[in-house]
Amino acid sequence: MKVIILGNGGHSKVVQDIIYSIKGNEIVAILDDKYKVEKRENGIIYAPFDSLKKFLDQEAKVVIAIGDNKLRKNIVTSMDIKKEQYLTVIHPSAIVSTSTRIGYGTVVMPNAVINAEAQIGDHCVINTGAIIEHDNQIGDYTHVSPNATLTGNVLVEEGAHIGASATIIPGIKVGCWSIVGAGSTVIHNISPLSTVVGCPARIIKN
Ligand SMILES: CC(=O)SCCNC(=O)CCNC(=O)[C@H](O)C(C)(C)COP(=O)(O)OP(=O)(O)OC[C@H]1O[C@@H](n2cnc3c(N)ncnc32)[C@H](O)[C@@H]1OP(=O)(O)O
Repeated sequence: MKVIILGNGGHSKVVQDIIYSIKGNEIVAILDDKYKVEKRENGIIYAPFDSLKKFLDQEAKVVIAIGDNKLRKNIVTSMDIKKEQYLTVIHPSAIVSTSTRIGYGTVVMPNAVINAEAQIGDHCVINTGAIIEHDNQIGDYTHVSPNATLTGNVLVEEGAHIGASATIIPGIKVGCWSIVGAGSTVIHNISPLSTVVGCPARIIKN
C-alpha cells in the first residue's frame, strides 16, 4: 500500500514506524509546511501540505499524523479528500475485537486494546497501551493517550483528549473538545470544552 503522511513531528515518527511494521506498506510522501520546497530523500518526497493533490493517486492512502486534535480536524475539512482514501493504521501488537468499528484515518498504536463492540470514530489516536473497554463510543478527532483506561460504556465526544494514564469509570460521558489531565480519575460526566484534573477529577477550566 502506498501511503502519504501529513505531518512530520514527534507523533508522525511513531505513525511512520507503525506503517513500516505492516508488510507491504510503502511511504511515498511526507507533507508538512516546514518544507518550503519539494525534495526527495531515500525515495520519499518531502513537500508542503498544499502539494497533496499532486501526489494523490487512486492507489495512495493518506494518514494525518498530527497529534493536535483541532489541527487534524482543520486539515481534514480543508483537504477535501474522500473518506475512503484515509488509511486506518493498526499496529500488529494491538488487540482489537472483531466486533469493533474503527473509523477512517484512525491510528491504533502498539499494545492498545479495543474490546467488544467499542466504536471508534474517524481520525482518532488510540495511543500506546491505551485500553478502550467494551461498548465505548469514541468520537471523531479524539486522542486517548498512552496507558489511559476507558472502562465499559464510556462515551467520548468529538475532539476530546484523554491524558496519559487517566482512568474513566463505567458509563461516563466526556463532552466534546474536553481535556482530561494526565493521571486523572474521572467519576462524573464532563461538560463540553472543559479541562479536568486530579483524583477524583475536578474542573479547572470550562
Ligand atoms: C506520546 C504523547 O506524548 S501523547 C500526549 C499525552 N499528553 C498528556 O497526557 C498531557 C495531558 N495534559 C495535562 O495533564 C495538562 O496538565 C492539562 C492539559 C490538564 C492542564 O494544562 P494547563 O491548562 O496548562 O494547566 P496548568 O499547568 O496551568 O495547571 C493548572 C492547575 O492544574 C494542576 N494540574 C495540571 N495538570 C494536572 C494533572 N494532570 N493532574 C493533577 N493536577 C494537574 C496544576 O498543578 C495547576 O494547579 P494549581 O492551580 O493548584 O497550581
